[in-house]
Amino acid sequence: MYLPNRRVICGALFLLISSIGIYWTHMSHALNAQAQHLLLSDIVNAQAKAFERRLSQSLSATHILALEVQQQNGRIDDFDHFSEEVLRSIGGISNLQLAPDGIIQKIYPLLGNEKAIGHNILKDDKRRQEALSAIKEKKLTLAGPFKLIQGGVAVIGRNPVFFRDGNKQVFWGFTSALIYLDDLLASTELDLLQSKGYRYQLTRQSPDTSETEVIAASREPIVSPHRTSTVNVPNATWQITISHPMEGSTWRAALGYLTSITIALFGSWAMWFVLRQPEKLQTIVKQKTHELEKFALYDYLTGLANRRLLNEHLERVIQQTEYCGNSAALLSFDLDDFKRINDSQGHEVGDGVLQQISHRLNSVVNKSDIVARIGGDEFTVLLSTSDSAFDAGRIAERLINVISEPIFLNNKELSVSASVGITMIPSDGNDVSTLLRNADMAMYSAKKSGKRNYHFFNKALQKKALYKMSIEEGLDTAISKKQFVLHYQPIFSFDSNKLCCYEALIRWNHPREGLLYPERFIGIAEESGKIKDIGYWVIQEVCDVIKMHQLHTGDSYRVAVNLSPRQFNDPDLLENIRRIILNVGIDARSLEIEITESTLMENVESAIHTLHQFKELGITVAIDDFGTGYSSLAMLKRLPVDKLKIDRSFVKDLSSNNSDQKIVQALISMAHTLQISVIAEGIETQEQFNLLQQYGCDFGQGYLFSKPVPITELNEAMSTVI
Ligand SMILES: Nc1nc2c(ncn2[C@@H]2O[C@@H]3COP(=O)(O)O[C@H]4[C@@H](O)[C@H](n5cnc6c(=O)[nH]c(N)nc65)O[C@@H]4COP(=O)(O)O[C@H]3[C@H]2O)c(=O)[nH]1
Repeated sequence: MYLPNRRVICGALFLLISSIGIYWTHMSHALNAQAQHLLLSDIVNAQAKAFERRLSQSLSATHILALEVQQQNGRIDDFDHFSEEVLRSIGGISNLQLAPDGIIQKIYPLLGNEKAIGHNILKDDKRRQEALSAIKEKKLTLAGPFKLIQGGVAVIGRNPVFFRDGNKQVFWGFTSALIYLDDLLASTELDLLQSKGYRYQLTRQSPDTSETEVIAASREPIVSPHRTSTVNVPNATWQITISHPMEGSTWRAALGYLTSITIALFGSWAMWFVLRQPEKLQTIVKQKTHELEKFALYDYLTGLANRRLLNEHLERVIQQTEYCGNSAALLSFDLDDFKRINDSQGHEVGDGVLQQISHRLNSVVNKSDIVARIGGDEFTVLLSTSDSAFDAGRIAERLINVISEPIFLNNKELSVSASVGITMIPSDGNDVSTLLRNADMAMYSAKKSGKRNYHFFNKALQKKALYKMSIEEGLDTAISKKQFVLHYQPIFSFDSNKLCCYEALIRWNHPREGLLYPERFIGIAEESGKIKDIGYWVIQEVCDVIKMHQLHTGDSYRVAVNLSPRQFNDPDLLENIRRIILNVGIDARSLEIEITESTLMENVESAIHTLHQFKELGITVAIDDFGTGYSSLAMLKRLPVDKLKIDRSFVKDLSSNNSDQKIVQALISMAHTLQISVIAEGIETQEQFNLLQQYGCDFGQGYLFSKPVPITELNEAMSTVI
């Protein structure tokens, strides 16, 4: 759906609101003005009518006078009395005059008007024009306003009187009524209106100049809006104009326009704000998506690519090599001593090491190459173009070198190393999982041949790996299919000159391979974690055998079992063994466990703790393969063990090798000092036996006494023992 741009919407809203506001302001202003005009029209018409009424009433006196003059043939004998009567019945007239031939001869009341007697109107420049016009038109004419000789401003209504002389009309003179302007104006409400703020102006067109003359006006001048009305006066046109300033109307209109624009601005701003919310949300969503993508594709600790991103690039590089015919390389490695650093220095230091190493790795490769962290201390480098295995090897060397450089953290100098496995693309494989597996295989091969090494993947490794895979698969069902068996090898006591106990050694009746010895599958079981189940199966089996032996013979022999490193580190180990012993119902002292020296050295403190618990349970503890794990005498002192087994390698050449003799002698005396018994394993010859007896060795184990045999052959084996 098309959504107009935010600016367009807000702009349109602004225009709409401001237009409505401006239109409304304009309309209310116009309506106000219209109402004002109507009011002014009403007022001005009313005033004009009042003025006209008053004037016409007053001027009717001239007609009465004229009639009287005509009836009395040009004479009014009792002018004063007659005029007094007229003035009383018709108000608003100042005086009445008779002016035969245009010369004023009679005035009532005379008092105060004496100066006007004898005045010839037809010879007065200011009045002649109107007077002549009245005679000419034979109509009552309103003259003035004039400043009167006797004082004041007045208008005069002059009614020309004619007598019939045959067919002719003969002008007799004028009957006039003088009306003071003030009296006329008093008949209107103009003064009252002025007091209410109205302004007015009474004008007429001058008969002489045709110009507009102002007859009367308010103190303040006329302004807009104003309305004018015509006042019909005899033989002339007067006009009244009235105005009333519309105070504040301009300001009100301006305020209205301003308010409209302000509201429009506010409204469009509010709309802008509202419309921005989804945009803001979108931005946040984009940002978070970007962060999530980063999380999904990059390692949070080192900022290197993670497994997912590596896989994506690897797929692209595979396609590219297929398309362009070039080659690439995948290098895999982990840090040889990282676990030791993590355990001894803490995880923060471990993290610091990973960060520094990551930084260094980036400096070795090109920008187009990918360095990825795909596990705790596992790294992979994808060289997107590598012309030859030689080039890849050179990069591997440089990687090994930068990793081996000392690391300074927390005022400590640390060092790690790496062995690198390399697989070439596409010659070694053209899919992601194969290539990753190849590189891993090559890495393990490199590790085996010593630290700081690199190996290329080859077909032999692949064969080995395939074999490993098939063994691993077989291990899954070996227990349930009862394919494991235990062989027992007797242990000879030099003290009692008798066999005293046995070591249980596992074998696998493999359906295709036949009887497999531990060295073929124990390592693989250890790597895959399946060793734990196998280990508990062995303990259960041994405990059952001890129990059966007890039941049959009444004797209780001790049997030793091997514990793998992974099983030894199982947090449930003690609990599981205790449960098996209790369930089977044997004496814990009948069970002996053998742990290799190197397993104990992995985490000495935890090992000491576990061994103490074994001792508390009553289980005998022996250190296996002693002499190969570099444990010091001081360390041995701290380990709560009962026995140590001198590794077969020291026994093998004992008769001929002087230094082995010295080592074995030293080991035996050292162990005895610590009240630890010694077993020598791999005794095959009488010479070895004699020497060990001579050195004071406590126990012996080897083909000289018996090979490991199935339980069914045990009695026979024992009977052949010397
Ligand atoms: N050449 C020679 N060899 C002798 C002689 N006397 C004994 N041996 C062999 O030496 C090995 C002694 O066991 P180990 O050192 O614990 O070494 C064991 C032990 O580490 C491991 N292993 C065996 N059974 C188990 C098991 O049930 N669990 C675990 N975790 N490891 C086991 O496999 C290793 C190898 O076991 P095996 O092949 O049975 O090999 C056995 C035994 O057959 C001798 O006079 N000459």
